[in-house]
Amino acid sequence: MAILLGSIADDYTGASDLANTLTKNGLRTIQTVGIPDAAVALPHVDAVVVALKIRSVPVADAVSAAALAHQWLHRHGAKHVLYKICSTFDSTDAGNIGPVTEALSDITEEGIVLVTPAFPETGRTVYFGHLFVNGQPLNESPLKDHPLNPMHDANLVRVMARQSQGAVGLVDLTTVAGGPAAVKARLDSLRMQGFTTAIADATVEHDLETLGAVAVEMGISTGASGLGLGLARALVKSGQVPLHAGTTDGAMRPVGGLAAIIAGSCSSATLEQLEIAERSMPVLRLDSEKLIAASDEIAAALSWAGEHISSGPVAIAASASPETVSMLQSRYGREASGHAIEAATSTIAAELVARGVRRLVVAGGETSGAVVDRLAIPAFLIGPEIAPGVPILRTVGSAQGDMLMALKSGNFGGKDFFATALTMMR
Ligand SMILES: Nc1ncnc2c1ncn2[C@@H]1O[C@H](COP(=O)(O)OP(=O)(O)OP(=O)(O)O)[C@@H](O)[C@H]1O
Ligand SMILES: O=C(O)[C@@H](O)C(=O)CO
Repeated sequence: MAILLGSIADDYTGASDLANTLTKNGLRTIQTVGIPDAAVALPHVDAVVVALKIRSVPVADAVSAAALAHQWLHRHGAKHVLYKICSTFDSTDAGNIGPVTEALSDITEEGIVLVTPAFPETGRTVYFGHLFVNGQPLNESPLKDHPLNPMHDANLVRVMARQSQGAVGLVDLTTVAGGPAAVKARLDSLRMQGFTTAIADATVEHDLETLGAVAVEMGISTGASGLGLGLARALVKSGQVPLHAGTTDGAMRPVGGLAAIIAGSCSSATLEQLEIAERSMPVLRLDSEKLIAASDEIAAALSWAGEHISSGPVAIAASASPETVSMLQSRYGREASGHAIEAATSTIAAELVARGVRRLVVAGGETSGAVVDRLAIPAFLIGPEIAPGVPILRTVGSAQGDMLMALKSGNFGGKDFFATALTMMR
């Protein structure tokens, strides 16, 4: 299998977001969970998105996992590799966006790497290096309360500099408006001055087409789905790959079985979506303190699901308000409480699948990672889009047989996301 474009995604929902964008923009794409096992038969594709779980792990682990994924992608023909990060730049001052970008740059001897999380379709824009989320500066948006990576600085040049060894420059919007030649000249000038990464402004898709046209000529780039759009369109425009319309063949064949939602995201979008879901389906709110204390909360949730699921989809949520989350974190620690809840939600998901669930929606990046790992799913075909950034996925090579899934990034999807997703998965 020779591919043109590779991506290393720092979480699983982000990977499906990017795979959706690449598919929509003409590339046949598959999402693998980690480096694919040679035994798993993958279809012929133009792009492979390797989903890793390296957003909130120690820097050294993130760097070595990304380097191995890069090696695999390069060996399979990828001329360009996009390191897919979150469109809200989720990370801490200790990493991992800076260190992974620098490590990949060293491997490809890039000199300078273009970085932008802009994704205008979901309201993420970058202006003078500052990230806005639906018009609010990042540090005033709901991301300031993120359970794992609270974001307190909208100036990405500063954020990236705190995570990087090298100097971080800016490609501002006026330069981007000047087209690919102006961006290339700016990158050359920054490189000569010793900068090793550059945050690029982008507020509309045309800016990302410009950035994609420049990035595709380089070995690596760092960004969110917006940059993926730019790269895909550049590849199609250059004639390197014919435009493939639509989703992967066979991705939507019915799978039958029961349907469920598991939510571990505490984003304001997910909290609102759960409230709306409560009007049309049974929703169980887990007691997070009991989950952490390892009492019988999991067994109680499964028994509740058993009572309702044969009549229609059910939702089970650990999601809680920022106040509840911070209370729990101050008592048990940020990472410990997050991991304990991920372990519990993924156990519940696996038990539901063992009881016949074949259509499963998961809300939250870390939560999705825990669930997909628990189910040991090797790869996904990309189906139609439910909402910007969230496609329907069809499992490939999973022991449970084929399932339809959706992995929703915390902040994505409209108010009625859950009902829409389940209707499309029928
Ligand atoms: N009630 C709770 N109290 C404390 N932490 C919780 C609670 N419920 C869920 N969590 C944890 O909060 C974290 C939510 O992160 P997750 O990545 O799943 O969602 P998200 O951040 O909204 O999504 P994304 O990363 O896609 O934006 C997980 O580690 C989850 O286990
Ligand atoms: O880029 C985004 O916002 C998402 O794909 C994501 O990575 C959230 O986890």
